[in-house]
Amino acid sequence: MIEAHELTKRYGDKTAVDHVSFTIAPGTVTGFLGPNGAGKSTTMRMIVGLDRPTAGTVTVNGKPYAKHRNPLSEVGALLDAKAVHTGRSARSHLRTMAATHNISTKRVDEVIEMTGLTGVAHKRVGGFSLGMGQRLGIASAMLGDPRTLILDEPVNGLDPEGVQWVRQLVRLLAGEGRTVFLSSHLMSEMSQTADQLLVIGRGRIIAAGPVQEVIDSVIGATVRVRSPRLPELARLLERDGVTLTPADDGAIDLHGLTPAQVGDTAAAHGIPIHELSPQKASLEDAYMNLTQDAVEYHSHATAAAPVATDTSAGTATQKGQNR
Ligand SMILES: Nc1ncnc2c1ncn2[C@@H]1O[C@H](COP(=O)(O)OP(=O)(O)OP(=O)(O)O)[C@@H](O)[C@H]1O
Repeated sequence: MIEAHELTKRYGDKTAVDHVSFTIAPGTVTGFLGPNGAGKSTTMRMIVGLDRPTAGTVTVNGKPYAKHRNPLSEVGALLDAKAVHTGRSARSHLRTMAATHNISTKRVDEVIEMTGLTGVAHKRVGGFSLGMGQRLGIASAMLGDPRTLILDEPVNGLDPEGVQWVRQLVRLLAGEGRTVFLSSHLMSEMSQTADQLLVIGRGRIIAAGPVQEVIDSVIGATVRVRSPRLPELARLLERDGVTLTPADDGAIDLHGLTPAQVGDTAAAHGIPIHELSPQKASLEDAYMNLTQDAVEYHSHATAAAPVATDTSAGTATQKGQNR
């Protein structure tokens, strides 16, 4: 369990993390999302005592990280996979870590095996690919068999097999009742891996909760409707907060209404319905909507964000409620 209360970090004039409060529960995978520079790494670094909060507190399993007698068995962290002595072999690096924390060499072999590093454990870390470095970082995080894992961009540089392995590993660890807190910029990956989300923008929490609830709260309910009397039905459903988008083959997508609301209105007016299907928005759609005001570093790419612009009216209201 990780509990932050009014956690704040300032670097000079820059407020990297701004009065952030949250609880990351055991037995779940919680995804930490946010644009570049939003404050994810700083938050994670404060959790493991690498950065000192300017104000506020954060505890892991009830105590500040530094107060734990065996911190590696409480919290395992992958924060900077490159922060390893590059002249050493992977095994030597892990053995040194184990020796200074009273961890057996048997455990070193276990984590090497678990992370698929057996074939390269004798090689110099300096020659490792990004993906191998990530695996070593995860092995280091797992060394103390910790109850809580904090992984900053764990799938960065991994091949598809590696990405899938991380997903299965973190699901397994959460299934054992551990707390898993991980950041990623890969939305599709996050939506498959995380149960809960914490979204940060410009140092503040802008959404938190179960993945589907966060998506629904941002995008709102959307229903696809097909009917031979569609214009008449659309007129009956017109109201504040409801927007309409043309869909395939003459159907329309209604944003801001549930299937029951549409079906009941149609039935009350004897309007035949040929399709009435709830539409699921993706996490990427929700994320782009949520963070559009919180992105500090805009690119000037011509490709449009994959967000239906017609949903923006409904989204703005919902987003306000999340703040
Ligand atoms: N040591 C530091 N000194 C000064 N400013 C810092 C320092 N560390 C972070 N910052 C600033 O704090 C803000 C938050 O940075 P942080 O690295 O936590 O963001 P992030 O969400 O992890 O970003 P990314 O997704 O790009 O890794 C940024 O504006 C960053 O420039």
